[in-house]
Amino acid sequence: MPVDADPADLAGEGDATDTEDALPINELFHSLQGEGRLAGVPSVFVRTSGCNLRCWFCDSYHTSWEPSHAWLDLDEIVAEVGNYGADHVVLTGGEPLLHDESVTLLDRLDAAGYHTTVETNGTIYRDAPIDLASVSPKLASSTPSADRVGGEGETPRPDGEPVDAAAAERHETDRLDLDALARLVETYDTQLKFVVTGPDDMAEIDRLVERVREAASATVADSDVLLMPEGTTRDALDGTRETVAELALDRGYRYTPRLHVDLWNDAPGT
Ligand SMILES: C[S@@+](CC[C@H](N)C(=O)[O-])C[C@H]1O[C@@H](n2cnc3c(N)ncnc32)[C@H](O)[C@@H]1O
Ligand SMILES: Nc1nc2[nH]cc(C(=O)O)c2c(=O)[nH]1
Ligand code: SF4
Ligand SMILES: [Mg+2]
Repeated sequence: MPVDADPADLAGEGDATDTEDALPINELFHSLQGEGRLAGVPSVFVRTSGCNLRCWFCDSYHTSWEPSHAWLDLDEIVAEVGNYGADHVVLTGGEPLLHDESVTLLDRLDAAGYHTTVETNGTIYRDAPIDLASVSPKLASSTPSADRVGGEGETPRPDGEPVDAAAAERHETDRLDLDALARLVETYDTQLKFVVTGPDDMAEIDRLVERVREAASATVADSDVLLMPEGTTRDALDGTRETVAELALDRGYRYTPRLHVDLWNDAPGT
């Protein structure tokens, strides 16, 4: 059973109030890695708040569209991670590489012997002890529009608010950074994990993989390119997973399930 630690509960344990040696944490929990080549591995998830992008489908909209968090000292985070007895830690967000302190946290986790995975949108490069860079570059189909607005319920927002045109424009401008992608691929053991909404995404994926291969001195094997069906619930995945699996088979890319959604649907802390 996944265990979750509510940041509201954790907040009372420390008095971190600024960004020095602290991170804005949205949630910290123990679960099975649900995505990518380590799917099924028991892991502690540390989810930072704040993101530079605004994907309409964001399954963690409380770190992007409607951010909430408690500031936790790195000491508190490392201690809480240790409580679960796992040897894999997944640093995610939001966008974890926005924060300088994520590097310090990764240094501390690495020194303590943990395997570290960083889930990142690939727009920011940082030098850190990262065992697996799980990079999920964002496609044109992630950009919010009048039809697809982010936040709870994804579309439309519960308050009926129209899409924030400035956020949509910023997302479209910032969603890809070839230099950052190339440096991540060159420096770290990397998987490129694309959220696929349907067959129309494939041309952009193929083109982007080629551009990364041209820009990076390291190889990107087809088996390091993962297609993940878009969907935050079992019902949604019922409508996408088979199509995406067939696209992977057809192209020779790898398919990744969303094991946590299959197991626990959209329950918090999983
Ligand atoms: C919430 S993001 C946090 C890390 C980073 N911001 C990123 O996008 O890679 C974690 C992972 O969930 C994926 N994701 C987010 N919403 C999704 C959805 N509706 N369906 C499938 N994958 C989704 C992201 O692409 C990423 O691989
Ligand atoms: N079980 C589980 N696996 C995951 N892999 C990546 C996740 C993420 O949100 O970054 C995630 C998540 O939220 N839960
Ligand atoms: S980049 Fe990641 S955290 Fe940010 S909005 Fe997109 S899926 Fe959500
Ligand atoms: Mg998730």
